[in-house]
Amino acid sequence: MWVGVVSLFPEMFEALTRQGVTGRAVDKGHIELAFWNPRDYATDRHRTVDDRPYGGGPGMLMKVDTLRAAIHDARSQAEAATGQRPRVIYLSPQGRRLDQRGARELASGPPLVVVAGRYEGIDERVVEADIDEEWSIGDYVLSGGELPAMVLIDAAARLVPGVLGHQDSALEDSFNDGLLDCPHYTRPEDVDGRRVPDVLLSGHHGAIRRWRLKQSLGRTWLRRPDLLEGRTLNDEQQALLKEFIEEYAL
Ligand SMILES: NC(=O)c1ccc(NCc2ccccc2N2CCOCC2)nc1
Repeated sequence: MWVGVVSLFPEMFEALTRQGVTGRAVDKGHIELAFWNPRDYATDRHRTVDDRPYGGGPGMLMKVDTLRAAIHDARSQAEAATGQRPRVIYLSPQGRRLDQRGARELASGPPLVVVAGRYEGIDERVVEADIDEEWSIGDYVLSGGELPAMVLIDAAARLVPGVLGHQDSALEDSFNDGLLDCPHYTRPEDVDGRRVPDVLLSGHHGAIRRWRLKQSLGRTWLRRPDLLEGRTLNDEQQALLKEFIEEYAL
């Protein structure tokens, strides 16, 4: 997956490029990350990258010419590197809500150019002319678009085949797709008197799979019943959820 990042603070993205799953994926070439900093396009002595808002009001906006130049070069490089036109994405509270389905879409689509806003945001004409899609990671306001950009990139990158060594392609709908995860346990068997569920020690893989599915269904029913709305459960899932609810009601 090819991702171009337009940001005034590219060093923030070292959290992705130098650590963990995404860091290894970059090293192995599963993910390519390239950066364009609007400040590199500033021609004045002070290397200005912000500008005053028409109509007054507090704060500044990102300067139009330096931002557009950076987006333009990132877009050109995306096409040169992949032969495909990129999706240019802007992270903002006004955007489409990112969820796992959206992450899958982004992971399996064309290259991305991700634009991280700073100051109070960017000129609406840049949104209209240069941005293809606005996305939001949630209904809250952050001081810049870099953290949301990293969240979006991480969520998509981990779904790229080969990035997560242990799973088959996470892009396929595994059983917990759309359900909350089941509880997990590791050594020791006893933590302050709390034991590991016997089924997980039994070695019965079929029973273990059913237990985990039952826990995922039950947790989803308890904590996020909205995720079960409009979802048809197969016979096994219906039976397991029924069992969970009956035990829960006791
Ligand atoms: N929910 C999200 O995905 C999200 C994304 C970005 C973001 N902030 C950068 C930003 C980007 C665009 C417009 C305004 C702003 N802000 C700049 C700082 O002032 C507030 C407005 N915050 C939350």
